[in-house]
Amino acid sequence: MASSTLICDSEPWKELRVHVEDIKKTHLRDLMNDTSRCHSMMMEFDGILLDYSRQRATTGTLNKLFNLAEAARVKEKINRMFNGERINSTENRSVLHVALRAPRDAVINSDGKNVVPEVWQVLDKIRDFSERVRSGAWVGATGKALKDVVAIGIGGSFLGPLFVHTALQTEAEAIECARGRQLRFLANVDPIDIARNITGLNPETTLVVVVSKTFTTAETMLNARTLREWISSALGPQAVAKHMVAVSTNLKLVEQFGIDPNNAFAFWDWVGGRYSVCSAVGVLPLSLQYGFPIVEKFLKGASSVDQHFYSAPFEKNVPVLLGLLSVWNVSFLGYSARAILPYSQALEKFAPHIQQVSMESNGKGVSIDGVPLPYETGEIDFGEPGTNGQHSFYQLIHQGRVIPCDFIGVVKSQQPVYLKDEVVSNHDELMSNFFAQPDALAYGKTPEQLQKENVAEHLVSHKTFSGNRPSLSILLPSLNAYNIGQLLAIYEHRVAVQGFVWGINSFDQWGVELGKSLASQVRRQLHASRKKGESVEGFNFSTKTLITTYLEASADVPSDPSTLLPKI
Ligand SMILES: O=P(O)(O)OC[C@H]1O[C@](O)(CO)[C@@H](O)[C@@H]1O
Repeated sequence: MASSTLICDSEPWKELRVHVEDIKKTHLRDLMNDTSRCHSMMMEFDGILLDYSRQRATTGTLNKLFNLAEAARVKEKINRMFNGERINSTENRSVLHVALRAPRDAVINSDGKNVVPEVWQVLDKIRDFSERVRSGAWVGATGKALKDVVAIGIGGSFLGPLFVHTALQTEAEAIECARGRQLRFLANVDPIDIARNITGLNPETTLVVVVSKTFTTAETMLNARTLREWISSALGPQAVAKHMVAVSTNLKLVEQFGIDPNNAFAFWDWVGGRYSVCSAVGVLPLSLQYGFPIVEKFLKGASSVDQHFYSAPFEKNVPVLLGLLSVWNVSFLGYSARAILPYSQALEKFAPHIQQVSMESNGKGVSIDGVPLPYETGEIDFGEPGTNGQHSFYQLIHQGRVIPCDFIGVVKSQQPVYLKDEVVSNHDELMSNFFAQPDALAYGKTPEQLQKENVAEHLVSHKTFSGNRPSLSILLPSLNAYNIGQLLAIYEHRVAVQGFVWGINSFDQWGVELGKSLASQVRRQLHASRKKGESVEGFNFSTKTLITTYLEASADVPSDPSTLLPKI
């Protein structure tokens, strides 16, 4: 075990703890009255406007947070990441998702070797393959063009690509490029997800992309075997070569599965699963659906933020500011959750993606050196698009617990609607809420205001809003592939900054392993009980009772069934 120096022992951390008492004496209502403070808490980068004036922070707080970043050696850690050092020390890997979207002529080294040429080799292969599929030059086993794609993958091999696909689906240029094509995602091992995904699809015109970094993930591999069966039972086993391709770092297992290695798209162990959307994991399915040029714009948006993150001073660095403010909210103000609230239905899958990026990265209990932490890391991320969320969980955010909110708005709607006799356009209606909610949270409503409005005395406390609830606003110029890439990279780097300050390894995920291995024990038991009638052994009373009840109640499942695929 290496050094046990923790950031909470540093002077800047202690100063921030003391500073909390100063902030407690202020109310956002008053802080918002200070125009020069608000002015200094807004910045613009590459068309994106960031307003963090509704954070419970002053310029003094920011300075103290910059001192904290210095004590945590955040700049040095960013440099080590971009330099390809093995900062994911528990897996002995570098963390180079920035190389996935670097321009062709960039130089980014891992172990002394520039990785950018191999990144572009795979991108070129994707461009070529996706163009052949889209043009009908690559056809299925019966000679028909492959117009539908099912991408099988879970976690990082699913959530990011789904977010980008959902965001592009209603964008004008993307719609044109995707005409006549469908992209679906099969993630859950629940056979219902299989049924939903193959419904209405014809194996003859479907291409299956198996996406798995390890090519061992239980859910993905069972789903892959199931769709292999779906294809071969309809078209014969030889059809698999034409209808299944793979994305993985483990090309040996891809071949063993029966997919032609020529139809495998590689990535590298220096790409973490949840940071892999810019690798073939996302680029292949998205290029099949929208064409490579659109996906290239997405990569360029992410790359623009990468360069900003690497080079901008911390005072003007969007991911750094966001990361430090999140640390302030979690570690000093004690707010353990964060709501991600995009005012765009196209971003409906953004919160679920960031949930994995953030919670799998920063939900840790020990420092990068293995020292148990006396403070909590990570936060509980959740969210829904506005205005839907307003009619669901905002009650709690306004009058219950304090949950810092990220409001994400878009200037130009992907799908504008105007009605002649309406007061505002439909997008203006949406955006009215985007602008109003942060002020409702910040200012609240006092009993005095309610009394002036002649609110009945017995309702005053119910209708009072304490306010002083922090949020930040991000305004994007539009929501095209480029902006989507920017947004992704901002959040990825923000999470890294938080982890760098907390002194943890944000790039491993040992916490997912225990459940997986216990599931293997249960799987063995289910097999033994169903096939050989063995009784349930080796579990505690509760689990044994649950499994036994399940087995008894489903005893009609044949012990040696013939293949059964969903009929829907
Ligand atoms: O791409 P793979 O190897 O199938 O892994 C899928 C996901 O499983 C995890 O390892 C754990 O949930 C994620 O980190 C990863 O994104």
